[in-house]
Amino acid sequence: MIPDTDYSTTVKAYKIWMPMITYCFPISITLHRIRRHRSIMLIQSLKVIRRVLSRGPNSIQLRNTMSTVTRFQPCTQNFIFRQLFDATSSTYTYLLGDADSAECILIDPVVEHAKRDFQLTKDLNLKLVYAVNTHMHADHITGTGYLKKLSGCKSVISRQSGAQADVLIEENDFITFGNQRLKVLSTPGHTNGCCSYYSEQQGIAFTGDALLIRGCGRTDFQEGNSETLYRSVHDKIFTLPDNTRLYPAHDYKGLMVTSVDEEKRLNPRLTKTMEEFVKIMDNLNLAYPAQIDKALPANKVCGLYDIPPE
Ligand SMILES: N[C@@H](CCC(=O)N[C@@H](CSS)C(=O)NCC(=O)O)C(=O)O
Repeated sequence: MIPDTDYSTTVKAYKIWMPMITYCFPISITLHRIRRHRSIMLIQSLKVIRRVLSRGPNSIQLRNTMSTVTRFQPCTQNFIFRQLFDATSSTYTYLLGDADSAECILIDPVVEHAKRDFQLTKDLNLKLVYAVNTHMHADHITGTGYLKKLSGCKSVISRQSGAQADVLIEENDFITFGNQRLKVLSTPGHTNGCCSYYSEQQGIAFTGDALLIRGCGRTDFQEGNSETLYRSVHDKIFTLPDNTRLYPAHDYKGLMVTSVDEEKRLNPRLTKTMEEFVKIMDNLNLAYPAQIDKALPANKVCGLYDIPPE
């Protein structure tokens, strides 16, 4: 005989427990997960704070500036490079060589240091093939003529400079020595014939007086034109890769090298609009270079002028 079971208590229990199981249990699991997630987040935040504090007071600033640090493109092993200086006119001369062929060139040599520079080429077992000018300088006599006599090298300057030389170069020409080559970029404005020289292979450019470190060449004589200079720098130099090393013809504060990125961000003249730049250049009020009267006639013949007798 089947016992007469009372199901009413079972139904009651079912009515009470089912909603608890269906709704409350998942809610409690979710709450538990949220609490766990919160504690993980808290632990991670504490770890970050501890890391920042352990680096000292400048750590947050250091982290923020990391993205703007320029990494220069490294030079190849067969590239020889020396930066030389004339303290009288604050002029930089550059020796660039090719280790494979032993050929080298000098950029913007100064007559008083022609012997020093020639001796350096010999010390490094290099053969000087070209003495190159970025433009017709007004503040010193080029060493080009003297070096030509000492070494038999060829003198080089742009055709637009109006100076005489063995090789007259123009925009997009290449100056080649061994396995190295420099592309000629016409960058007028300081003078009509100003050129910059760019080695894509080495990530390096020589800007003459077009672009100086945090400055630029003056535009108040020798066919100077501020608008032309502004366009030259923006169109020809600031369009090179940001990590290109830039070497100027002068520095008056002891700085030696800069980069496209640095000058695009920090040059106090060339970060301005063209109108502002023109105003700045109109108000430089610089004294005329001390040697201008003897430098210009001498440089018109690339320094083949008054050369000391051997
Ligand atoms: N005091 C120097 C000449 C300084 C000078 O005028 N430098 C020129 C480049 S050489 S022509 C220049 O462009 N300077 C720009 C600047 O902002 O300083 C001397 O007597 O030689």
